Amino acid sequence: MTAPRPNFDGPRLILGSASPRRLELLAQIGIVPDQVRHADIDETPLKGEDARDYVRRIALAKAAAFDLAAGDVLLCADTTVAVGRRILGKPASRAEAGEFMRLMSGRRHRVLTALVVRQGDRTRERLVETAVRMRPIAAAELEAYLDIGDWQGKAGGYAIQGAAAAFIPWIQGSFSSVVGLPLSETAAILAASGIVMKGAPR
Ligand SMILES: Cc1cn([C@H]2C[C@H](O)[C@@H](COP(=O)(O)OP(=O)(O)OP(=O)(O)O)O2)c(=O)[nH]c1=O
Repeated sequence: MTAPRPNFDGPRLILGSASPRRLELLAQIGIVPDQVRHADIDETPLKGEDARDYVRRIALAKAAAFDLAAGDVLLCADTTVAVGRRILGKPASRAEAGEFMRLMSGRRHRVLTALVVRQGDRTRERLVETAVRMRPIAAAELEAYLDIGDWQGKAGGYAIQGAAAAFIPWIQGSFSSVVGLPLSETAAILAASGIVMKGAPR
């Protein structure tokens, strides 16, 4: 039985993500997945891999890791940070998070989110790029920030939706994409798969 859906119509939706942010962001636009599943995949970048190719490859790998029932729609995403040509994934330690933050301090970086929606044999993709500027961060405030622990599980080792917002005077692009799911593009790609918010044009 499908649970009542106050805000949207369409086939069963499976969110293939362990990220609590992605679930909350979907809820923000009134979409509650029928199921939340999680795939563990190797997120190591290939040698010399371009950040856009990387984030797409990882989102596609997440989407390929699930068996789907006929008609079901699967939504997966991957978010990564790129500073110049360097890809910053989720830091493995506080020390690595500090290294990432020092790299981003006083300069611009890009946050890339790849969206993949799978339905039967059909796969739809979007790539959303947002530019983020961090002001210079002093050594003592960086230590205080790392103490909060927000770096854990976050690409680049920071969360714009948390205290790191104090370091970010400017972004160009999609705020929700930086948090893990670009909502406008997500609504559009889901609509193309038949999951439509009530009242939205078809
Ligand atoms: C840059 C940034 C990233 N993030 C988060 C979004 C993603 O959850 C995470 C990047 O890791 P991802 O590998 O994209 O996602 P995940 O491991 O959390 O979940 P799953 O693979 O199961 O879908 O970083 C923030 O919450 N705030 C930010 O400002």
